Amino acid sequence: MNLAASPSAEQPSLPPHARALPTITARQRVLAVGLIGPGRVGSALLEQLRTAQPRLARSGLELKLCGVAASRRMWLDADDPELNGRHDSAQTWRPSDLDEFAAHVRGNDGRHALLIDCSASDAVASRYADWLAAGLHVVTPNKLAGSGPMRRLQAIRSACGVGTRFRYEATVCAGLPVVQTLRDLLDTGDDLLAVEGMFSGTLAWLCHRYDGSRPFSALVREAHALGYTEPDPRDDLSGLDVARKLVILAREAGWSLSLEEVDVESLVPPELATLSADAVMEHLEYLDAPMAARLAKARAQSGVLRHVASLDAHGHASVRLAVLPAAHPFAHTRLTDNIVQFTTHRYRENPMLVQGPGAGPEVTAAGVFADLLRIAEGLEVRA
Ligand SMILES: NC(=O)C1=CN([C@@H]2O[C@H](COP(=O)(O)OP(=O)(O)OC[C@H]3O[C@@H](n4cnc5c(N)ncnc54)[C@H](O)[C@@H]3O)[C@@H](O)[C@H]2O)C=CC1
Ligand SMILES: N[C@@H](CC=O)C(=O)O
Repeated sequence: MNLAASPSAEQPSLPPHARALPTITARQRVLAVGLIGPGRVGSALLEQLRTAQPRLARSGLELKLCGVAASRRMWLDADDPELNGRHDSAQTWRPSDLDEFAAHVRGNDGRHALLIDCSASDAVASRYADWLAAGLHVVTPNKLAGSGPMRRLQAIRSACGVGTRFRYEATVCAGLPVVQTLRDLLDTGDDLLAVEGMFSGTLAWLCHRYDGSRPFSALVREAHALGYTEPDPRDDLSGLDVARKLVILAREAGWSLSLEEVDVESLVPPELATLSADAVMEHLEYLDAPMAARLAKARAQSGVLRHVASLDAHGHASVRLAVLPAAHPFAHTRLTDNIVQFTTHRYRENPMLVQGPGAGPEVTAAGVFADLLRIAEGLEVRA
């Protein structure tokens, strides 16, 4: 199935001009793609791939979307093509089975194949090593492999030895070039000394918008609707999401940090912590009184609230809501802006900064897409 006519549960069908078939060149590289998790980021990515497909084909890369797997059902391009064609890509869904899905995307003709995991599922992350060993590249914004059990991450890294690649730029600050920047520093012989900054798009946006005129809970609901929060916003408010990003960066630098070692200040009140994921959005009001008190305290000090985190080579890692002076550089960030400040041997007097929007479906999907393109760049043409 050509991506220009690919299905998505959330996407309307495209106008005819957007579905024109690309010109296939003699030196075309073909990459079979399967997407897992067609949620906010996954749907934005499907749209970006679909839009880019004719342009990529002209430059020698044909992307073939072979399937989409959600938590309970999946679509494979082998399913009932006649029905799909007749209904303008209306898809036939079947119960989700990730083994069958991966085998289908991989095919048995020796083609290049890549799986994109846009879920937040630990069960999906647990499959990466097997998929990589079986010849599938893996790209993901899901932080659970990079920040989860070290043994699992090592298995993933080892499985890449067979020529497949695992890329995860969007796991840290969405579409900002953070992991690749750190990789480039290290690969060119620099030494990381410390990283600090603001790593949560959601908390950056909340701190920027929260002035007491609206309840904090209303802003959290808005951040969720805008696609900034994790599927469960407690992952943002508890500091866990930022702790995961610190662990990913630490491990990129070769430091053996685990989540349990990160000193995290949680903003989740006990009443909210014990609720089921489904009930959380209905009870966000528990946040309002404690956050109003935090804002009042910051104002009494003529400061601003900012969600900050840091990591150093001695294994000290922390995440907290701080009161910063209004003149502090982090106080001037806007909306979902993240800041990542790398202090390295070369950049020790004047640290390197990466700054910009750090959450949202569009920017995150673009980060995942860029990873896919990095992998595609290295593929040889196969007959
Ligand atoms: N939203 C953002 O700004 C950013 C998100 N991310 C990461 O991107 C991932 C996706 O985030 P969102 O799209 O916002 O979440 P979402 O909740 O909108 O989408 C997740 C999708 O995964 C599906 N899913 C869950 N378990 C599955 C399973 N076992 N098999 C197949 N599909 C499954 C869900 O049904 C849903 O469609 C998460 O890992 C998140 O941490 C990373 C950077 C930024
Ligand atoms: N929920 C996260 C999304 C990106 O990782 C955030 O707000 O930073």
